[in-house]
Amino acid sequence: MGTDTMAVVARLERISKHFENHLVLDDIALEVRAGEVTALLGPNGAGKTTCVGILTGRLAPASGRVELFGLDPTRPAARARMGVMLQSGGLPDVLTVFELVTLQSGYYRYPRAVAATIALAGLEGLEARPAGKLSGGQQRRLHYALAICGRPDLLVLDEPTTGLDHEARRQLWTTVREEADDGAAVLLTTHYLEEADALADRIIVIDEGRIIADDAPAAIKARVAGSTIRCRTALSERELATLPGVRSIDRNGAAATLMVADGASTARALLGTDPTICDLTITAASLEDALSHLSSMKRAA
Ligand SMILES: Nc1ncnc2c1ncn2[C@@H]1O[C@H](COP(=O)(O)OP(=O)(O)OP(=O)(O)O)[C@@H](O)[C@H]1O
Repeated sequence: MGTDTMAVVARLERISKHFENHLVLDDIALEVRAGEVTALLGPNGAGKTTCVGILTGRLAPASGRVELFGLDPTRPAARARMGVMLQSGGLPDVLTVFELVTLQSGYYRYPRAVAATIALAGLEGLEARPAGKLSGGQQRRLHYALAICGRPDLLVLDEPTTGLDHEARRQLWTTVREEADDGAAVLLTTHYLEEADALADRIIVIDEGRIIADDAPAAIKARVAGSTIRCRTALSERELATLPGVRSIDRNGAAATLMVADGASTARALLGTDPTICDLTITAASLEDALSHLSSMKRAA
């Protein structure tokens, strides 16, 4: 299905939000579409959880418009179609995994079978364990189970894989992908570039309350296709900036990281200009490099 024909299930338009005098979201617009995994990617404090809070009706924006299934997100008819996994959320310690999933499933019109939910969340064998006696990673999986048990049309996952080991993280990616392939809209927040790259159809990069990119993972990488040069050099930032093909410079003492168009030609110029240069490496730009480049372009603008 092409992007244009995919149904928009949630939308933020021109959203701003302050906490006290601090502007946390500045004119945010985004859409979440059925059948797609959308990753909201950004560093600590960027505004990801605040976005999710506004989209799910838990927080009110200072200005702008929010739509969830065409309705105000505080309307029960809209909320009933959504499953949410927050970063933290208390679980009653004494109820078991089976009891909690059964209870939560009862709130939905068309829930999955409890055993199916438990299997999808990787909680088989733990059905009789009280929530208070689960490990941190198992509690995250229980939160995931509670988010998906109602077969939601929109699944919102706030940093779902934090605290999960490698294997559990990969398992969760697989089931999240299946939810989207079955037609659900998925919005997840993450710090992990690897997660956004592996899982998302679309990555929205948020930094200091502003969206600095919104595109397919490959397109984000292509915008800054090129190489990263790392080295220790005596050249000043100004001297480095005059080398051919340099797009951005990150300097930390003698260590320098350069985003460049063509690694080999810049490296030749670098070697010719600074005979004391050492520890020089050239690598293809990673998504992480791409994002730090996008952030620095935004700050320079
Ligand atoms: N209730 C609140 N009162 C005051 N400031 C808040 C409140 N909630 C969040 N903030 C501030 O808003 C900013 C954005 O927070 P938010 O939780 O949305 O970031 P985030 O991108 O989800 O970060 P993280 O990756 O660390 O979870 C931060 O500076 C945070 O300190």
